[in-house]
Amino acid sequence: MTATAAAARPTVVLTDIEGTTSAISFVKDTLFPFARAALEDFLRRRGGEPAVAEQLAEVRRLQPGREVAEVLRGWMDEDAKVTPLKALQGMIWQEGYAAGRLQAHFYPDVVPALRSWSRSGVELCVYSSGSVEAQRLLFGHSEAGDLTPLFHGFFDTRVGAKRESESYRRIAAGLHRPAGEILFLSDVAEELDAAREAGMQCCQLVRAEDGTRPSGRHAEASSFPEVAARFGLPGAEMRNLT
Ligand SMILES: CSCCC(=O)C(=O)COP(=O)(O)O
Ligand SMILES: [Mg+2]
Repeated sequence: MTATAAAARPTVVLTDIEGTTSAISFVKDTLFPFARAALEDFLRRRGGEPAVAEQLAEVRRLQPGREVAEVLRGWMDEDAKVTPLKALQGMIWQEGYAAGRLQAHFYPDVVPALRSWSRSGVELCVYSSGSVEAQRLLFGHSEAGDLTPLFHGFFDTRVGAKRESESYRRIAAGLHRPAGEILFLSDVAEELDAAREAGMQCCQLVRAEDGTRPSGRHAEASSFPEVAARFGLPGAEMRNLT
């Protein structure tokens, strides 16, 4: 029997948001309803701005002959990860953060671990269905302040869908790193399957608060310090503090 070589310590951590850094309930019960409630007023006020009009044109291209707001509401109902919807939601959230009506949620173990990984030279990146602009807003509005300087890269559905391995190959190529040096963190097994197919190391976040079911197909952790312990990253000692 040949021994399997142990995976090298990751040089990049690529993290999902919903169910991984932040509660699913924050996204589903705060962010999504905020965007839904503000949609029509937002379209009336800002629909003529070039950046908004560009996304509305993309909605019409994908769903010709239908009323734009109706299409967007339908996608919201399905939680469809469609790029123009995600871009428009991000623009609506921007107003909410700017008005102090939104503040991002992070699990308490996340920020100390991100700081510790960043300090030790690990490159931090995000891959979420939320637009890059929405990701920057979220990490820019934590209770601990602006976390965006900790991050090296942000990726959204413009690199492809999260359940397709090609998306992870594009991310690795964009970072100029072998996929095997990248650790992808997500609560969704199908996303982890795709990342593993592309050669990334993977860990499923199984957060009790989110009711995540362990898939049994990937390494598992219930917090970021537990991820640290499994993958040789700093911050494992914080397991006892959170
Ligand atoms: C930038 S936070 C909003 C996340 C979002 O819009 C979403 O659809 C959740 O996507 P994820 O890929 O983080 O599960
Ligand atoms: Mg997720």
